[in-house]
Amino acid sequence: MSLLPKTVNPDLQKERDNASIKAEEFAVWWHGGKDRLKIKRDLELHILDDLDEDIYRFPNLSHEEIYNAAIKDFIKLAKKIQELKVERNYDGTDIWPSSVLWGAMPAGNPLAVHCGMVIECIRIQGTDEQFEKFGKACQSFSMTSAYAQTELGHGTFIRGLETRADFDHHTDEFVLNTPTISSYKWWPGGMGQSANHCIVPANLYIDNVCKGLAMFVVPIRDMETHAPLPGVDVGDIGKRMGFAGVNNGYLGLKNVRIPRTNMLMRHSQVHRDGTFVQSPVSVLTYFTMVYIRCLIVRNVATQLSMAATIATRYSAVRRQSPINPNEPEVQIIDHLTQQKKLFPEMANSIAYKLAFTKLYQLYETTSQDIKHGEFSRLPEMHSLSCILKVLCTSTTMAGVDILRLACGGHGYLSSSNIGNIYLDVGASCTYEGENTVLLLQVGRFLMKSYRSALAGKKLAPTVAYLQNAVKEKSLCHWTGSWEDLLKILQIATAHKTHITYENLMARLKAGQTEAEAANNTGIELTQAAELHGICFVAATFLEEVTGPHSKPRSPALNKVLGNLLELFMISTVLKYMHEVLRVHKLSEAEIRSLQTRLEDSLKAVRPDAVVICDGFDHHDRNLFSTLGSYDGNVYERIFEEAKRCPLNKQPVPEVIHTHLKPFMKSNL
Ligand SMILES: CCCCCCCCCCCCCCCCCC(=O)SCCNC(=O)CCNC(=O)[C@H](O)C(C)(C)COP(=O)(O)OP(=O)(O)OC[C@H]1O[C@@H](n2cnc3c(N)ncnc32)[C@H](O)[C@@H]1OP(=O)(O)O
Ligand SMILES: Cc1cc2nc3c(=O)[nH]c(=O)nc-3n(C[C@H](O)[C@H](O)[C@H](O)COP(=O)(O)OP(=O)(O)OC[C@H]3O[C@@H](n4cnc5c(N)ncnc54)[C@H](O)[C@@H]3O)c2cc1C
Repeated sequence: MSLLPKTVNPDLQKERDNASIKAEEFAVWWHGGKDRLKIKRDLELHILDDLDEDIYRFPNLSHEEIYNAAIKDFIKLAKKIQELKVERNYDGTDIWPSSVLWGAMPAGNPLAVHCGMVIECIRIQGTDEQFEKFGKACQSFSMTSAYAQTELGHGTFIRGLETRADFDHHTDEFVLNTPTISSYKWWPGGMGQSANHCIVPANLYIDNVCKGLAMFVVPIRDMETHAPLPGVDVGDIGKRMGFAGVNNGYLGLKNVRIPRTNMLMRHSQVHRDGTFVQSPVSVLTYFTMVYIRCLIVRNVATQLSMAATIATRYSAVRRQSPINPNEPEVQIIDHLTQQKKLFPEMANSIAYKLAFTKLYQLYETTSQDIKHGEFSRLPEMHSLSCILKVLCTSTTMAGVDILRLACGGHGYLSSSNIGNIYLDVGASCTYEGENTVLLLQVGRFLMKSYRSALAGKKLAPTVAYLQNAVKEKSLCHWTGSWEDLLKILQIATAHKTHITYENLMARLKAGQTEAEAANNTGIELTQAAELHGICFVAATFLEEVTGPHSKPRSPALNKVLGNLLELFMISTVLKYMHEVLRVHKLSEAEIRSLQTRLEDSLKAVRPDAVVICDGFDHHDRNLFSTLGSYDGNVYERIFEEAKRCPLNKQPVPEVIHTHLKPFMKSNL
């Protein structure tokens, strides 16, 4: 019998009753309007409400059982999406990689890469005819696929990939081979057992001359029997830290033949006579990665808001330690240090979501440009998607762990679901470009931009601030306004960029090659890149709160968003104070006033913390957390989960009779 009360925990209810805004108002803003919120909720209702709760208890299953369950869950979900005929998420992005579906696939989706990446890859890299043939087959699931780029020996250094595709003039085919153990494809999601095709990036050879990387649609399993095709060695790579149901796989290819027309040929082509037509811009092959990096930003912003919701609701329900010795124990959310764990992460998730919206607009514009043969925005797009992917994943990983710690011992329970979120976010620091490597790409872009700034050339919009900062070495007058806080971060970034540039130049002057000098300047390049990302996020948040968007919002909501912005700005400037002090000598009194503002901003957010999290509008089944449910009945849920633990099914497990008792007896 369920122990769960039908009522909401009174402490949580009190928080909702006493807040300065209604959660609904925040939810409408967060989701971009009433209509969009309705689309999201209707979807969730259709997808999540009738699910069997046992699917959330996958940690109790074996690797194989989890995979079997994940496939079955995926099919249920796919059928629902097909019935609904929805293609787009509420925010206009593709439906499949969206968080609305996460609750239906708690162990991960063995066809996530198929749905979220391959279809877009075929759209970006393939011709319209190829999309008609392969893309549509993927959309209808008559073909299942994986994106098989990474190899056992190379993930980061794509130019080092060893898989080769040789053009055979006689048969009009490509012959694919992974000639060494290190060239085996390794890691692709869904490739183990789920996919019957792969997108294989490989080096294209014509008459034994390498033409660079191209992408090939390679059938790997029989369409009828699903058995591996001749020359194909495929399987699951074994248990990962997380991603339990995602079926990451390995793939070896030995003389596997595919028709010439299976090379994705939107940007570069091989004709029947073997003529090779080069892509107008070689890095277009990397554009699918740009798309996924953008989506990762949105995903981790959502995951951070989920962890913040769990920890904040729990902190409102849990009472421990009085503040004044003779008074009752307080809700732990009233301890100031607890607020310092919770609220900055809440503000970060908002900042990252806003940054995503801007990033995605740039992505859409750049995609349109590419269609019209215009590529000038690519370097900025690449750099921005890299830095936001890195900044948001790495700080979210750290933030989710802070939120886990904020839940004390119970945060460590698998049923809190924070561990699962942490492992998912942790993977995103590595996949789609390892974070340090992407920081170095951004550092390289900053060096180029700085050189242009010195030469007085026009810079791309997102680095335009470097131009002023080249001249303006410090703030003339410090008022401590939000605008000042942003300005000081920008000047600090420009300074960091400047000294990194100088150190790079000095190394070149001393005779180091460009590559050696870049390697030896790597630490500063990554630091400058991180600061650049912070500036973009801070500028976007500031614009949302103070710009024209604030006009239609109620004063109460604007106040709440202002409190969150204040917290974000102050926390950020304090975090990077060592860089700020290099460009502006803040006095002791000015630094003290920032500390006071930090404390005040925590107190200002406090009354609305629960409703802000309610406004993130996470369905209980998406959170699936004993600590974070809407009703706040935490202890009852923890208790019920413990009772469900498979070990508790029998009073004395078999192993006690077979091993422990005899051992104990032998020691009598
Ligand atoms: C169920 C889970 C749910 C989670 C949800 C996640 C989201 C939803 C999506 C669906 C589910 C997905 C699940 C996870 C999927 C993971 C899939 C993977 O990891 S797939 C595997 C992912 N693997 C990786 O991400 C590998 C990472 N490695 C790389 O990207 C590259 O090798 C490199 C960039 C590091 C270097 O490349 P290299 O060729 O050595 O280049 P150089 O350095 O010599 O620079 C030359 C010039 O090129 C320029 N440029 C470079 N890139 C771009 C670009 N994209 N554009 C434009 N330009 C670019 C660069 O700026 C430079 O310009 P310039 O200065 O000369 O003007
Ligand atoms: C959960 C998960 C899912 C994945 N899914 C897919 C998929 O669907 N398809 C696919 O193709 N791949 C997939 N991958 C692979 C993933 O894209 C790669 O692991 C990732 O790109 C990192 O490459 P790597 O493993 O070669 O790391 P490495 O590059 O070997 O990184 C190891 C260390 O070396 C450092 N390093 C490497 N190069 C440099 C450099 N130039 N400068 C400074 N430091 C450097 C890194 O910073 C890091 O600290 C997945 C990985 C994971 C974990």
